[in-house]
Amino acid sequence: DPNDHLQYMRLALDQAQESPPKPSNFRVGALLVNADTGAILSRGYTLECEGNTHAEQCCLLKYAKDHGLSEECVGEALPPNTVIYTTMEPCNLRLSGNLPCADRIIRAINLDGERVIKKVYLGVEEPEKFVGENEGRKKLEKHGIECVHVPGLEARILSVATAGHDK
Ligand SMILES: Nc1nc(=O)c(N)c(NC[C@H](O)[C@H](O)[C@H](O)COP(=O)(O)O)[nH]1
Ligand SMILES: [Zn+2]
Repeated sequence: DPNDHLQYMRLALDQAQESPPKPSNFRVGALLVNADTGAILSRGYTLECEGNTHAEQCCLLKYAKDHGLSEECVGEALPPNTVIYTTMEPCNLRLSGNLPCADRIIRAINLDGERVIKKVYLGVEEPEKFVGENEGRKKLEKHGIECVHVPGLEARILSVATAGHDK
């Protein structure tokens, strides 16, 4: 129910607070959740893992490592009804040129070839500061992954996301 979504989004915001401020990105937090059981499978925040990493990317990378897999193969170990909560909608283009998170979410498939991340819950849409309009949601929905906005934390999420930007 909506309160559960808000509770998970609050936990994702807690993750975002851990991210080191940087002028060239947003501080984002994310959770991977088993929607059938409610269990939190992984948490992550921007720049948590080595390199120029995104929150959603860190969630996938950490879970994959825990299961002896590369991030690309993470779907093999994820439950079939996995969802991701992210304070900001998954990127679809990155100024760094790194693989966008929308693609990382889409490519997560299990050994039966079934896509395992079924829904993306997002706290805010990406502000058009770095890459203009974010096409991530359209791309996700084109692949049958529903994107659901969880209202209520927008101001706090944006304040955390932009803390590394000169005012
Ligand atoms: N959903 C999301 N999760 C993140 O963890 C993060 N940092 C962004 N930020 C989106 C923004 O568009 C990119 O941060 C810039 O485009 C710079 O690209 P890099 O991050 O350097 O690859 N978006
Ligand atoms: Zn991203």
